[in-house]
Amino acid sequence: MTESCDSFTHRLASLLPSELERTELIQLLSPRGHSLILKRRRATLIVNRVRMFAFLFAVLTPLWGLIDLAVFSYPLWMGLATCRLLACLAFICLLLFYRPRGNMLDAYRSITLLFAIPTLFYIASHTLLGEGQHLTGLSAMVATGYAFLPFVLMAGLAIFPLTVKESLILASVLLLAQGLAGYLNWATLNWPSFAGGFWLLALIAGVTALASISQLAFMIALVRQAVRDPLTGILSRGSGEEILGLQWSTARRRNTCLSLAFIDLDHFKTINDRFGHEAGDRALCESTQHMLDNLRGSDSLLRWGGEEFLLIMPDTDLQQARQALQRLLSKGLGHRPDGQPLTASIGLAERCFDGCGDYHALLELADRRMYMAKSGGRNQLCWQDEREGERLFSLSHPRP
Ligand SMILES: Nc1nc2c(ncn2[C@@H]2O[C@H](COP(=O)(O)OP(=O)(O)OP(=O)(O)O)[C@@H](O)[C@H]2O)c(=O)[nH]1
Repeated sequence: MTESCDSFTHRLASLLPSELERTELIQLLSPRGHSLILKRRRATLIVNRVRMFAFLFAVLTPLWGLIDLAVFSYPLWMGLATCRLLACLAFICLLLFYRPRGNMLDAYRSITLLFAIPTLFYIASHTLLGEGQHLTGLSAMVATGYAFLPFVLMAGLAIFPLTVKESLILASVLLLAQGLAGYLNWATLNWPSFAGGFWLLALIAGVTALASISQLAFMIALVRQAVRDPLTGILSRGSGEEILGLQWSTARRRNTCLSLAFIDLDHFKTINDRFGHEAGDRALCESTQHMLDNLRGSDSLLRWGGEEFLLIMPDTDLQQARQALQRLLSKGLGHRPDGQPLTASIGLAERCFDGCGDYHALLELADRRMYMAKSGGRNQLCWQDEREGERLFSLSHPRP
């Protein structure tokens, strides 16, 4: 019984996107656990896709007006052409004035605007087509084409990398609108039954959600590969700078503290020289794991290069940062292959206390203090003391 249950779970798991690690699967459900970098990349992609969609519609909407001209009589054609012109202008505005800013709220707003334009066009065109027009033959066929718009919108959702929750919300809005139109007897499409049309829309919603979620899975995997350091698995320098920039902007906007620690392992070269590069790699991984185990969830550890790490501590003043480092170091940084403890020289800087103008200045200051800690004898922490100026503290001491 347990065996068949296990094999069922295994088969079910094999259906999930294989490019994702197990811990990442949860990110497909809701945007809540997405990292800052993933949020930023996804927001940029969504706004760019919205603009691509807007471009396509800005071209197609007026072109279809030529078909209207050929099949509808004067007043109806003119009314529809006006609707098309207004929709086309709205799409052009969206294309020209909406730029990605790396913010998810902005991305949701752009999708809403993109869907609002055809929805308004749909309502206006149906009102015109329904106003006592008795259409027959070719004109009736073309008029039926107008009723396909909700299906096009639903299928269009497939071009966005969305979570299950987001897909459900967007598809539900479209399905509700279609249901309401049917309830008000407003459906103009000549389906064998309204329920048939609704069922098709629901089917398209299912396929679209699968496409959106698969896109998101690829995106999560690609972002992970792009931002992670392959040896230690923590953030690499390029993505780290992006994170630092984001944290800096948030701290400045909210006027909160932001502490940065530049951590450089001491005498690392001797590990490679005496025990080989592989032993050096293992020591780096062990040291990284020790630091990760003792960090707060809101802090970010990244590998700046070689045996240098950056620890970004948002919402943390100098005093709290020193306590956090003390806690981190009290558990040790791992061991050298000969059993001796690994030590580090650390430079600490804080946005408000040190009065830095931008994140480059904060980084430079932490880096300079790390060098002071090195030249002051290693295994030291250097920070700015209110009264005594830049101060060194030996990390072999129990409390800075
Ligand atoms: N095994 C291994 N070694 C690395 C890696 N990246 C950098 N290193 C080594 O880290 C050492 C850094 O040497 P140095 O810059 O002289 O620094 P150090 O020996 O730690 O001396 P101090 O920083 O002055 O205490 C070099 O030997 C690099 O080859 C890596 O990914 N794996």
